[in-house]
Amino acid sequence: MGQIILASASPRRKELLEQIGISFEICPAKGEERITKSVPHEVVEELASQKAIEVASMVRTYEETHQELVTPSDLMVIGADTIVSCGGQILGKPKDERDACRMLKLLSGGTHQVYTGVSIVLLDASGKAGQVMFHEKTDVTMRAMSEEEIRRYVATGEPMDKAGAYGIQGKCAIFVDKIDGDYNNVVGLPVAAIYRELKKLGIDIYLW
Ligand SMILES: Cc1cn([C@H]2C[C@H](O)[C@@H](COP(=O)(O)OP(=O)(O)OP(=O)(O)O)O2)c(=O)[nH]c1=O
Repeated sequence: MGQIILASASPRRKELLEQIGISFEICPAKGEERITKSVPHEVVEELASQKAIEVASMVRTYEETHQELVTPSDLMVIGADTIVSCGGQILGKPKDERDACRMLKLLSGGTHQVYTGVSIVLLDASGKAGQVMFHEKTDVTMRAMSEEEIRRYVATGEPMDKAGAYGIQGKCAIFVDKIDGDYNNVVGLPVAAIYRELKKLGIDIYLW
């Protein structure tokens, strides 16, 4: 495989890709995300796809306009998006602390679904393009949280950059009763599913 690019500013996604030992660069997508879908798994695939396509075309444009510096290479761009779905509501990142409290109240004492969509754009040096999209779903059951617990948790700041206003990998772990599915999917990148899908395409991205 040529160059692998993670189209993400998420430190969690970077850590998970590093954890599995592949070599990659980071180039976050900057564009405004546009949601046209309403079903959770379609929303995450759509947003992941927008991120991967934006970065893939940015890199190609750069290569084309700097031909004296870089030769076009085989390229794989990975984009991802995570949302929480609870009782028919889709929860992204909270707008503010009040919104975070609202989300956590909704999640308290019940089971919700975490969806991460992944889009992988493949471009070869001759300009041929392809794309795969898939998603992974994990059920997460939260213990009942009191208003005081929610208030104190939100005050830590941890929820503010996370879908559903919590980080399973952080302090919120004390409120998680059980999960059914891939833990890494909740953290933001289902690396096992990525491996599975690339294997289907006959692509080996591992260095070890
Ligand atoms: C539910 C949950 C989400 N999250 C995070 C994963 C994602 O980073 C974030 C959801 O926001 P996203 O919009 O999916 O991603 P992002 O803005 O952080 O990064 P980028 O678009 O550049 O790739 O929530 C956790 O870290 N822990 C959790 O338990």
